[in-house]
Amino acid sequence: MAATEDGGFSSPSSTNFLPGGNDPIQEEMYTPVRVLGKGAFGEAVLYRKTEDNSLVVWKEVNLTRCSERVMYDAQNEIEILSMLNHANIISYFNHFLDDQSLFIEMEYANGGTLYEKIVHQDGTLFEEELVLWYLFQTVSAVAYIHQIDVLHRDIKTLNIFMTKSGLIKVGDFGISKVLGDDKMAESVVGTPLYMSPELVKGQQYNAKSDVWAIGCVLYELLTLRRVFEASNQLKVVWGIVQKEHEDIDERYSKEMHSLVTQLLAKDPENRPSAAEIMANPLLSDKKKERNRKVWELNGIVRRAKSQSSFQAETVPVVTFTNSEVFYWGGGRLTPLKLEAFKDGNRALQVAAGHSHFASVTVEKEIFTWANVHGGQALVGQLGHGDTACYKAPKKVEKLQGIPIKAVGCGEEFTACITDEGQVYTFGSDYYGCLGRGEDYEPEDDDDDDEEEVKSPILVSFFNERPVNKISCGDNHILALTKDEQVYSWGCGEFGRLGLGNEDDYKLPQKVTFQGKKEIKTVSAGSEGSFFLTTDGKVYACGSNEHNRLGFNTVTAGLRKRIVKECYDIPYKDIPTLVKPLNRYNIKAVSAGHTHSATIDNFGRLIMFGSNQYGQLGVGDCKGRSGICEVKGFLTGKHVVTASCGDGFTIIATTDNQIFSFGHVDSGRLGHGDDLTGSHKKKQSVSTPKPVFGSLHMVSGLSCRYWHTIIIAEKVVSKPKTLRSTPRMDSNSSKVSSQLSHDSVFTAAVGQDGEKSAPNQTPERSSGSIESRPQESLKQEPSTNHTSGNMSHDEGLHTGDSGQETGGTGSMSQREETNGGGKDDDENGEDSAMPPWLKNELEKAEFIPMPTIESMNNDSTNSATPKVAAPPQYNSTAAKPPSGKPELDGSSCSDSGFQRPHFVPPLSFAALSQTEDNFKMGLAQDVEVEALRDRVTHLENENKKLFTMVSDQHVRLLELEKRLSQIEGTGV
Ligand SMILES: Nc1ncnc2c1ncn2[C@@H]1O[C@H](COP(=O)(O)OP(=O)(O)OP(=O)(O)O)[C@@H](O)[C@H]1O
Repeated sequence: MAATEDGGFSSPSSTNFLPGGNDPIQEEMYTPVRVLGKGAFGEAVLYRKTEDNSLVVWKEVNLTRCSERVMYDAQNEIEILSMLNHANIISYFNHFLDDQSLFIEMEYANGGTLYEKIVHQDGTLFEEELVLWYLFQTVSAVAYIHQIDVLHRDIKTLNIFMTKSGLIKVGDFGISKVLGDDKMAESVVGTPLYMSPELVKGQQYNAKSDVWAIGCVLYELLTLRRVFEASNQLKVVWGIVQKEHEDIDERYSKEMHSLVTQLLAKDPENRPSAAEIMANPLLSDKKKERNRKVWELNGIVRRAKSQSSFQAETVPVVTFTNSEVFYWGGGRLTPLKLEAFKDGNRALQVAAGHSHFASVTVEKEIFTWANVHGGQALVGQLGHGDTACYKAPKKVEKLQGIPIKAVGCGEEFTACITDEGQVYTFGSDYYGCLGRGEDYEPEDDDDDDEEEVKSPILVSFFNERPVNKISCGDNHILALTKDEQVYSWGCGEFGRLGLGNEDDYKLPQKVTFQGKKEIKTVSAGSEGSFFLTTDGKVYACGSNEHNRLGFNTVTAGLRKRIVKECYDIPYKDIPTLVKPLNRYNIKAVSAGHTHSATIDNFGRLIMFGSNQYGQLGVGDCKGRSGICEVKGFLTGKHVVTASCGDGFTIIATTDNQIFSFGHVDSGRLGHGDDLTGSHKKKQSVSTPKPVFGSLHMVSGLSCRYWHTIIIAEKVVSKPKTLRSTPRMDSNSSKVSSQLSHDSVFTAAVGQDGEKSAPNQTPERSSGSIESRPQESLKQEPSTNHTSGNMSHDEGLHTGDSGQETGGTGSMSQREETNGGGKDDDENGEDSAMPPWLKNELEKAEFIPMPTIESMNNDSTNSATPKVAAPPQYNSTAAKPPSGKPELDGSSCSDSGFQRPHFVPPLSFAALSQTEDNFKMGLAQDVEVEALRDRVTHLENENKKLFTMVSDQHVRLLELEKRLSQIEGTGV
């Protein structure tokens, strides 16, 4: 990781180049999500890659006490997996070595196993078509491996994984074996229930044994029970060798009956090969169609795999974070923690509507709930099939099984996109925001009336145009498709749809731009829309009242009187360049009710629009005619995300602070201030003020109306850098010899007895990007670093924190964790947690933060916030903008697929200084105020002088004119 000014891991992934033209080194940031289960090797743990929020599985093989057999299986699994490339086989991504463990990174199948699917049927038989769909994919995978002389040898419904979209993924190649010359493998392996007759008899077997297992799987799919299930193993074995299987249900076709009989033939010679099964009309008739479906559904994985097959040595950095969701506003004066979002329900993205919230979890499920006031009625925006007011997050069951990527909330509707780019909407269709068109016929008449749709419906318009990003305004929606086209629909008042008129549209309409524009992000606000291009330019349309779109230009007149002139632009109905922002390279934009926020590539916050409540954060509530950069408190800080609500703004910085400013009313700012008393306190906060008393990395933020919802992550321990990655042999595409038995041990122990392996890897000197030696990768990032003259492009590659390398700081993370690791493993108290993770968590420095109890009473009392002292303000002051790396992936508001920026927490010592720093911050604030007054005074003086000079100039000109007249007449 290279050092960044903000002291944080500003870019989760980076690529650096070794001197001498060697292969690049790529850093990947990971966060553990949950333990999936324990197998023969060790535990399988689900991780989130912070770069793209994708989920991967790491199968851990503990090398310290593993048997030869386990070592062999692990190595075998890697070798087999790394040579396979098939849509219906779990993809291998990478593998890493730690001192104690080998980690195999592979594709995560998010839909459970085929076994679970069968159990879930609860006795209801599958339709034949669905059975064939599963069979087609399974046989296709097996035919592929047989073609390259690989046997699976452990095919069972528990090893056939599924994605939520119904794709089959054959996994667990632990006991697969590449066949030798004789194409026969001898060892008896596998689960008895799926063992072929020749296997249980101890005879040699070949690929036909896998076919038998497929027969068992097919039988299970058709009957929902195992073929020769019995009360003891002996009976199972007897059944396999002697018994004929019981007949399947009559509802299935005779071809299906026949296929089952063929696959379960006792004599392997009589069984068809996998290729022959594929040729059976049951499977071959719809082959093209089914292959196409597999190809489409596998699109996401294909991309993930192709990205990771980049020939780079990957250094994985695991950060242990604790993710929590808080919301406030709408009468709740301080942040309330939502307990629902833990483990597999960990929130990935959040969105706020006028009276409801939505969240997408790491498992790609969507939860919605309401926060209504004064008998306000719901209209189906929660998608639960009714208009009940669910106050706690509830999963949208109708979308169960559909992988949701992101969600947005409008005033009274919700829209979400799936991994495949489909769009679902629900709630009020008053303005046509559900995108279903005029001719839409509801499937269930009872469920939805004309304008209220209570369960998600598919916006079929996008079936052929997969959507990448979506943003909901109060009453309109913007969508950016994967092929970079922009569509808008819903309320068209003030031209907010960018279609050149003010009409409402019930179907998505294509938004056109003059000239070629590469749109990166769309952001819909109350009455306007923003479109952000890849080169940092901002286009907008809709109402510009209060200058909320930033169109107004202010010029210092060159004419007679040198005064400022403001050109007020009321609205635009086609996307129009926001010229005043031209001098910035804008990376994120958020449209609020009466104002807007943008963030540039240096993390500067640039605001415009109404400043009635100080929501521009510039230190007063005076109106501003143009755009303004928020300095003062934010000077030197790097803003990563911002969101604008009704009269207020929430921002987060790379040093893990969350600030709010603007209208105090109803808890909008989350400070605990109360405006409901008879003697109202100050109504506004015009400079950024911290919301939390502890430090949080904000990976999700959304404000609408008077609500705010955030995902706050705390880094609970030092990042753990795994020492090395065995390299892939680029010619053979097999793992290098490091993975022979001996070499695994050598790599893990012998070569590196002193456990300081990073010292031994080549030093990276990648020009101005990276100037510190490799060993610091293992240290705890703690202080700020500035890097030299980092260019714009270089900035994209950085991702490092500064390092403290002195004293104990030079001790590796692994050395520290090794200390107590063994005991953890043995006591078995929490077998679901790998020892190193448990150890990390035990040693973790938790940063105190307000608990739910301390917040619960706040909405009724005029309570002061029960939060700790605000965090430090000045210790992490960054370099001036010119040297900063580009801020990438930041996003304002609910369009946000923000890329998290991990910054390690400050130590307790640092926290204890925060009060002093806070006071210092306040003193500086006073100074800043005084300086500001002085500047204003000087500006006024200057203006007067200018006026005098210009008057004199005019008089001089007049005198000259008169003189020349006099000279001309000779008087
Ligand atoms: N790629 C994957 N995607 C989703 N879940 C997985 C994946 N790999 C493993 N799992 C789940 O993780 C758990 C442990 O898996 P693992 O393969 O380590 O053991 P197992 O298959 O249960 O046992 P064994 O490997 O000894 O046969 C299982 O519940 C399995 O369903």
